[in-house]
Amino acid sequence: MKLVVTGGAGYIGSVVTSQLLDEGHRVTVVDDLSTGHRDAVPEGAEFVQARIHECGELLAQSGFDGVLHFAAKSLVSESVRAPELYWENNVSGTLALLEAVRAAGIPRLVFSSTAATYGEPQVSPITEETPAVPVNSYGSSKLAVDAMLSSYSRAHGIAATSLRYFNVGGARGRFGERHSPETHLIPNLLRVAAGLEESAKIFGTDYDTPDGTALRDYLHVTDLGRAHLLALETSVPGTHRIVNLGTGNGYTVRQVLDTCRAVTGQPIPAEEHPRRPGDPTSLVASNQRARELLGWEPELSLEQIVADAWAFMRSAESS
Ligand SMILES: NC(=O)c1ccc[n+]([C@@H]2O[C@H](COP(=O)([O-])OP(=O)(O)OC[C@H]3O[C@@H](n4cnc5c(N)ncnc54)[C@H](O)[C@@H]3O)[C@@H](O)[C@H]2O)c1
Ligand SMILES: O=c1ccn([C@@H]2O[C@H](COP(=O)(O)OP(=O)(O)O[C@H]3O[C@H](CO)[C@H](O)[C@H](O)[C@H]3O)[C@@H](O)[C@H]2O)c(=O)[nH]1
Repeated sequence: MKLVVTGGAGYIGSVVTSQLLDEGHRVTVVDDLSTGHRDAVPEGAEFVQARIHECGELLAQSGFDGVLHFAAKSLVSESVRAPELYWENNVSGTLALLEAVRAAGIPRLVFSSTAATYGEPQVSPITEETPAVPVNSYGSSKLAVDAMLSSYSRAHGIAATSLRYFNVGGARGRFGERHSPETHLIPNLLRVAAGLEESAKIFGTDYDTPDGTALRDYLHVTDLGRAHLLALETSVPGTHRIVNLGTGNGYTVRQVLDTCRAVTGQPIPAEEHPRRPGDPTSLVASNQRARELLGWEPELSLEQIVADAWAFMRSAESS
């Protein structure tokens, strides 16, 4: 297929672009490099530096078969401080993109939604029927796009899939996570293992979990990428599907810390801090719908996620 990948200079978009190219697809990356890196765009992909707000002409010209839409702002705390950035970038930007998709007659689209749409759910595991009640503007902006996709698919026949990712980690060779600032747990723990920081921070030790720290469902980025390929292949015109992507297994922050210590062989000193505002106690996915609709199942363990993220960090440091 001939595909557009928005956000393909970012973490997940660059990994999935590399997988798409390996599968023989042709890829055009659209990215404004606001948080991405030009050198993260895989060789073999065409690169267009542009905002998603302004790619109507590009989409109209080239006879694309589908769009994978990763481009977004995704820092929860920033979205609380400056919600206007999230409505302008994630919502207005996606509306402009969808208009371009519709005008160009592009038949399918896969969107990066998030577990943050569920807010602080009282149930575990979380299914797609669990009420979506976001507790920050990042989650609200993603839920707004999910609603947009439902109405666009119904009215204009687009085959749309919202993939609700839980916690994504790991790397694929030279494609991995390079955020600044980095807020995610695994890369932050590995920065301490690599000697880039003195000690790690554990945010919250009084949660109602077996060891008091927050519970999350960690998914390898290449398992996530495979789900995107399957979502493209199985998509249905005029239908919008919402699908959780997680392993169904929850790990506490302390369990992740222990795994990072074991994989790296480093002590990784850690300090206990108060809870980070807005962090739910537990986010664990039911992936039954992904199995049924996409024929997908996760294959890689937390150990493999950490090992691949560690190998990526070591090679990025030495280059
Ligand atoms: N990393 C996770 O654990 C996680 C979890 C759930 C959902 N997601 C979603 O997955 C997607 C990718 O996340 P990531 O961690 O790779 O983020 P990232 O910041 O590494 O990548 C996002 C990319 O989009 C680009 N971008 C942002 N706004 C743009 C715009 N208006 N026009 C063009 N390009 C723009 C950035 O430059 C960047 O390259 C995001 O939509 C995010 O909300 C990520
Ligand atoms: O240095 C750190 C970083 C994180 N944490 C804790 O580790 C857990 C996981 O935190 P992450 O930042 O790695 O992931 P989140 O669950 O906060 O974020 C995930 O869900 C968010 C919405 O809830 C967004 O979708 C985001 O992109 C996605 O990675 C949280 O309890 C957090 O407080 C620490 O203890 N120390």
